[in-house]
Amino acid sequence: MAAALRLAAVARDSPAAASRLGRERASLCAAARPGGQCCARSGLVLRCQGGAAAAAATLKKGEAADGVAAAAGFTVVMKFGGSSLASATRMREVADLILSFPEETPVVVLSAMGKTTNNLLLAGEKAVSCGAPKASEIDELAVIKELHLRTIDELGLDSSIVSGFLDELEQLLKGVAMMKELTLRTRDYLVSFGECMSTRIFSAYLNKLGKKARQYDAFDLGFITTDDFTNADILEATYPAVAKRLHGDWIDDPAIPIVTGFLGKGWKSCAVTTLGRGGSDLTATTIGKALGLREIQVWKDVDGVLTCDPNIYANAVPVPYLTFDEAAELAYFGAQVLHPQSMRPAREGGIPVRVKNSYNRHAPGTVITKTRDMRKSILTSIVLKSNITMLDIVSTRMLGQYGFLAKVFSIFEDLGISVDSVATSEVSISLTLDPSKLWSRELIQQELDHVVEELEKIAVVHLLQHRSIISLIGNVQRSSLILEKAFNVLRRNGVNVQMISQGASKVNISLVVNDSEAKQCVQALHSAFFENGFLSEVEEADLAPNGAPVLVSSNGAINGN
Ligand SMILES: Nc1ncnc2c1ncn2[C@@H]1O[C@H](COP(=O)(O)OP(=O)(O)O)[C@@H](O)[C@H]1O
Ligand SMILES: N[C@@H](CC(=O)OP(=O)(O)O)C(=O)O
Repeated sequence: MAAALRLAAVARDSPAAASRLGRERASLCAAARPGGQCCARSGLVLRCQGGAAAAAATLKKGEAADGVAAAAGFTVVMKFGGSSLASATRMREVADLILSFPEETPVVVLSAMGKTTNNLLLAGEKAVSCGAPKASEIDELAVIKELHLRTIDELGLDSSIVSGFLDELEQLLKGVAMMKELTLRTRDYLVSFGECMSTRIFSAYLNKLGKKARQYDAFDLGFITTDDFTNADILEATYPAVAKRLHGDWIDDPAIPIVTGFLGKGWKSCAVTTLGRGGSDLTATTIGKALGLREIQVWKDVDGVLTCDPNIYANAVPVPYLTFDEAAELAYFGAQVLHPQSMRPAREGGIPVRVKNSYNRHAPGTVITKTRDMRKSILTSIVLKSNITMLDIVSTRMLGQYGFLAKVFSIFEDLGISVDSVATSEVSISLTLDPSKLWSRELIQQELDHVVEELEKIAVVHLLQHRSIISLIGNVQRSSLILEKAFNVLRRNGVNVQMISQGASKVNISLVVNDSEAKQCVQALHSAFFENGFLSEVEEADLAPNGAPVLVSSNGAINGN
């Protein structure tokens, strides 16, 4: 245990040192984990036996990961989200889909069934104020029970697979009701029931079909995270720990791993953590990197990443190819389809991510890789993030230019508030604030008032709420063309842009407009860029007279070929 915690501590501060220490500890840890079981679920805290972090690692990063995948025969990760697992029928279809790839040996990552995570959160919120005697009667608890028991029944499985969880869930809600509080730590424990149940049901079903499967809770498998409940970060020690465990179990007794998405274990608290909403995508890419797999597949309810959110505009169409940078930017700026951090492990491991539709398995989907041919690329996707707050901060010139910028950003750092987009001049800064502070909680009025109060010590501040960021994800080497077209569209629609920011990422131009105009802007921009032959017209115009493509070099210079 001491070894575990020491390694976890080092892992946070210095992943490289942790990896070194992990190798030194390998034999010790192996001895400390009888039966290879590193942790057991025990109420809110997971007991550490030898420590998942410590266990980390006999294996050298990268090279070992490849060896592990090859030895164990794993080829792909297949992640299925809640929308793919909404009912017994859907579970059958997902099982059928997995079995339709007999040439693959997948690691399967699952989210909670359908809307279970939302229902668990709502049940928790209600429990805070309903009083202990009423906790058993919370509607969402009934919905969760009914869904899971019906699914078990329809799949012909034994209700004991989930009955213990459902009883414990009810007890937990009673506990919340008695305490009249729902801490972030308890919230994470509460929502973990969703993934814990879906994976157990699915694993039992595959076994019933004669396909040997083994269920894993990510917090027992080696997912070590920071203790930032509701929005934890995965620590480096996770990779070798996960690889070692999956590899070892496969060698002992081959079975398809069915892993809970979204969950981890806090390195200090040893409690269940979650990776932020939609975090199962990150679980999948982490496993992909840990095992050095050929491909990471994330199966959704749409035909891939689309040119815009289909809920905003039904004419959205799939984007066939994206780079990791484009996908990360798209996710960060609000496209719900991918978790904002999920591209990092895939990029680091150089593993392609394929976004596919579990309802339409033959659609090609979107392939996300490190690089792609950008010669013809102009605009890839339009993303909308609504309800953001914008601040206009004009220096009172009490500080010099450098001092001013530094002071402004140190205020945000001290208050733990993340900034999305920034535009600066010598004495003024316009910036937008992430309303959900990276998914975890709403930025409340009190916090905003506090920011303004601090900033007013050095500047005149205007707080502008109910704004939206429209992000144009594309080839910023063609920014003049994109902006010319975009501003034409916006002018025709009578929309004034209140801030514009072209990030160093080279894939994103952000425009801030009023919330009330935002959806209409996205629709108009989508029509202009994607539906009127504009992109193909530009492509044709870009062809040199002899028909050879014009090459755009990395510094943006255009060379005829
Ligand atoms: N640009 C986009 N491309 C595809 N889907 C998007 C986009 N923006 C938002 N979405 C939404 O994301 C949903 C898929 O993501 P998500 O619900 O997290 O899937 P899952 O639960 O299966 O992992 C789609 O149903 C769609 O409504
Ligand atoms: N169940 C979690 C984690 C997740 O990734 O879900 P999904 O894959 O359905 O977006 C959530 O709803 O946030």
